[in-house]
Amino acid sequence: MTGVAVFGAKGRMGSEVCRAVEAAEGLSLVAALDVDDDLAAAASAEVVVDFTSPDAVMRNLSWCIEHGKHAVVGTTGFTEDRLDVLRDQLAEHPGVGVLVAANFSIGAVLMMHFAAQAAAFYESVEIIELHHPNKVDAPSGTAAATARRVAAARAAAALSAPPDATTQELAGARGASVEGVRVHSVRLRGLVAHQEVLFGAEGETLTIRHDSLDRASFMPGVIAGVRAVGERPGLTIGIEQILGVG
Ligand SMILES: NC(=O)C1=CN([C@@H]2O[C@H](COP(=O)(O)OP(=O)(O)OC[C@H]3O[C@@H](n4cnc5c(N)ncnc54)[C@H](OP(=O)(O)O)[C@@H]3O)[C@@H](O)[C@H]2O)C=CC1
Ligand SMILES: O=C(O)C1=N[C@H](C(=O)O)C[C@H](O)C1
Repeated sequence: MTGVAVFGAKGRMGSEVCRAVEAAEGLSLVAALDVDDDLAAAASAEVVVDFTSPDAVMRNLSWCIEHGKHAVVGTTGFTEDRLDVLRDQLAEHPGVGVLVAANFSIGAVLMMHFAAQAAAFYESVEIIELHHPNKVDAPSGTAAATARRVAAARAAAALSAPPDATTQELAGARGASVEGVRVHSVRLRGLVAHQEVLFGAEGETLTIRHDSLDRASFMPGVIAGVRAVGERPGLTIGIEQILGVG
């Protein structure tokens, strides 16, 4: 049995993860912790799953790494600087694995993969991400990750900036620029997690869309991550390799 602790256990994702861990063969939920709980209650866990908040996650991960716990992290808000901090901490604890993934749903992983493949072929690209209105971060981690991958593919194909004649703009009307890719964030009651990547060339467009209609969509990826993280010391970004995508 692999002992699993969940941080953020009372949240929308954490509560679903607790149920998924309890239902998974070979996994045992040994701690379900939320804000203000003592992390020491996770002492018997082999793997910690963190779905908390961008403000809390780095402190939680420091505790995990120092205490030799592998971690599966869905919390968003990761920058390159934050990932470098994790790499440095992990270098001092070589047996520990941390998996950080902006999105654990198979469809979102495929959407990002297909977008990276398409990126070299289109002059124009923009991303629209749409989420429930309780989400605290914008743009979403998935949109930021997609934009970075699209930007890398465009750079490799020597594409210049997408055409855009805008010279007069109400602040925010053209969205945020993530490495030169425009990202627009919609927050709407009734939504869960959705994203469109729009590509355009002369006379045609291509839209790649993914919808998470229920948080159950993230659970197979989280459980696969829990099972795999102990065999992957150091930092793993995304679940592509674990799922065999790409
Ligand atoms: N990678 C993926 O596939 C997905 C990632 N996410 C990300 O997961 C994160 C959580 O999302 P969601 O579940 O919707 O958010 P919620 O706000 O519903 O849940 C977060 C929970 O964590 C608690 N919390 C805050 N700080 C701590 C702490 N230091 N220790 C333990 N618990 C803490 C919160 O308590 P309180 O409310 O009292 O502050 C809350 O109960 C977000 O960053 C989101 O973007 C979401 C969906 C999928
Ligand atoms: O907060 C959410 O709900 C989600 N957050 C992640 C993100 O920011 O990309 C993943 C998914 O979009 C749901």
